[in-house]
Amino acid sequence: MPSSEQNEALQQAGTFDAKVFYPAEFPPDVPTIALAKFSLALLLNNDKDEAQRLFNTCRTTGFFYLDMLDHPTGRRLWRSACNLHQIGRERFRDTPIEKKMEYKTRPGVRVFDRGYLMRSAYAGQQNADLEIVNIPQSEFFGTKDDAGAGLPGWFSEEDQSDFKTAMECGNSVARGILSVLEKKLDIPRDSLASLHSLTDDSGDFVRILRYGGVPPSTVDEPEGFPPHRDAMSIAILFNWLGGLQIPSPEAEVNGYVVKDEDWRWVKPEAGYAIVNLGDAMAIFSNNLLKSQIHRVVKAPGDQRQHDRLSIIVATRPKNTCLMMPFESSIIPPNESTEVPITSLEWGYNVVSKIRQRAVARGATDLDNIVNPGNGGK
Ligand SMILES: O=C(O)CCC(=O)C(=O)O
Ligand SMILES: [Fe+2]
Repeated sequence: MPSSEQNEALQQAGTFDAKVFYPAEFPPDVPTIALAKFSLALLLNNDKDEAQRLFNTCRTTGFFYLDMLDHPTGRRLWRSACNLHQIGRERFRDTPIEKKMEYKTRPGVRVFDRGYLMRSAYAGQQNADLEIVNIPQSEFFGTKDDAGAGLPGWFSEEDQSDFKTAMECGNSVARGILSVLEKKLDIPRDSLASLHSLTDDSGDFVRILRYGGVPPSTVDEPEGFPPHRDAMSIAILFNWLGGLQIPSPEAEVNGYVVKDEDWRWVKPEAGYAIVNLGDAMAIFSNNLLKSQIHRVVKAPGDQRQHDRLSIIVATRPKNTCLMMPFESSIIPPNESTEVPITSLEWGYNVVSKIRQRAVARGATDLDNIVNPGNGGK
């Protein structure tokens, strides 16, 4: 049974069947991480204490809950996320795989900001264990010089307004967070936020993910999403079922390796987004701000058998931005002698590395298929 908070939060978003979003309870007996909660209204109203708490969290955990229901922009974003959850569920289910596969990634130049990707749990299987669709910012905003080849036809005209609203409101929330961080980093007003304008060409995107539910008895299943850090500035994530994990504060993290017992579940909170900083923020702040590693595994307990939908609104620096630390009284001096690259080149490098790691794991074609033919390991 969905809880009263879950029912109320969903009612703010529209008329939905709460059991579809919350088909089973998050189990009380798995180790979770107590992420700090922030008020969007207080952050956007320049509340000093909220700003200080946010800065502390961004320096240590790099992940936090953000209340969507206490500000009109947050409410619009929550509503579009709930709509996209429903749209994603239906369009993934109703569209033949061949049709979905026609929506390709852009060859080599972006970090998965466009296209459909799928993975089957076992070699030769046709049904998707994980499917992802990325819709780029350039379809709706930007100069359009940069536009892709249009949205896939399996989305309707009406669906487009939810993608657009999510991008618009997500960008405004992300820029609000960046403005708070600018002050705390002692860098000029608007220096960070202006690199993330909605209308400049960038690798921003909205992503819908579906992780297939599995019968409780199934043990030999691939992980949802291997450990990674986000190649973004800010990720605004919406989850209704568990599965996302980050390391405990005491955990030892070596590259992408974290001991199994050190992962902690991030419990979804109705009406809240889960926000995290990506690698771009670590670069701009010379590692003062934390781009936290995270992974996704099958949902816990009774939630495991249900499909898990996630929505991400990703904000990235504009394509021409130079990826280097700002100078300030707070940011450690930049000792690198390398010539800084642009956000576009940085994205290209990130994609190449992801490809190399995926190929090392046995994937053969990342344009559409994440990890075929090796049981997903
Ligand atoms: O599905 C999730 O909860 C997170 C997915 C994620 O981390 C990503 O797409 O970068
Ligand atoms: Fe991520």
